[in-house]
Amino acid sequence: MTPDLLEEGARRVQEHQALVERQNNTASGGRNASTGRIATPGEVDVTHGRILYLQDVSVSFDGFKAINKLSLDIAPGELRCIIGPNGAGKTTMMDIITGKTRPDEGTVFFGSTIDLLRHKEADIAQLGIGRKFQKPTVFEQLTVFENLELALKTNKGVKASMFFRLDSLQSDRLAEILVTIHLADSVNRLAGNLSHGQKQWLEIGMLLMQDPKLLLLDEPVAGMTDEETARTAELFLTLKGKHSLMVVEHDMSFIRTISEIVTVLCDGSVLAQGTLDQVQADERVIEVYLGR
Ligand SMILES: Nc1ncnc2c1ncn2[C@@H]1O[C@H](COP(=O)(O)OP(=O)(O)OP(=O)(O)O)[C@@H](O)[C@H]1O
Repeated sequence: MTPDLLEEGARRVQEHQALVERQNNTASGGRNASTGRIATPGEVDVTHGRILYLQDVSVSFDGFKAINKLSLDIAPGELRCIIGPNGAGKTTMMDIITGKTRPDEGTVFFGSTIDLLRHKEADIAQLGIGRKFQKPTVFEQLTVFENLELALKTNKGVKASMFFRLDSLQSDRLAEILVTIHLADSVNRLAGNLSHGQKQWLEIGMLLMQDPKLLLLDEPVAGMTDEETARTAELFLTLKGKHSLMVVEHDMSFIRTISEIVTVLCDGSVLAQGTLDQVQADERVIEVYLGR
């Protein structure tokens, strides 16, 4: 696909996004639009109104309980922020959801039918859970376009990858994602020449190419400039509704911009949950942040 075509695609996508935004501003908000629908095979069943469900999950490392009877659930399309002091268990929780760490006990479901504890890490990514680690891991020698294209080739065999060509749906999708991640003007730039924030957006774009239902994002604005942080907030607000997001962050002003419900983890379980104002006024939360 040529840059001209991409620009044309990007323009169409901008018009489409404006339309979707207008539709989402209706009384129902469109946020839980998938709730109540019957899932078809291959789709995540969210008819019970939950895309992620953890109950009484525990894991110990050498006798130390990093996660302790953790129960938490997330609605489809929700943007959930997770905060907590160092060592609270935030990364370990994400490791459990993505199959990197197996809990000693508890239940972890994706939708109401997929038992994540029965799946391997690679299968879980295929099922539609994308994870972004703190450090950007883009291919610096490739262009923005090539990085996004490559995201579609992953898990294809060598021969299939060599002959891989984007079809028109995938091209439209790539153009749409370029606009979403604020990189429509940088299609042909080498990823290595992007700023730190742009690399983070590109990596999020690579995850989006696989159309994940749930995105887990670990400290996405660490090291970003204020402007990049503000644009990342915009990006997450755009993704909310179309995807479910779990964002672990220490930057409270960023959390204030994007959050609805905030979950506070401490000592491997949920200490408090509510709006940012509610949890910040909670004595137990003040104690774990200031009292240590
Ligand atoms: N593989 C492991 N072996 C031993 N201990 C571990 C292991 N992984 C995590 N821990 C311990 O479990 C606890 C929770 O760690 P975790 O990294 O999940 O916390 P966190 O909330 O992500 O912290 P931070 O905000 O600093 O990233 C910590 O005390 C950590 O040292």
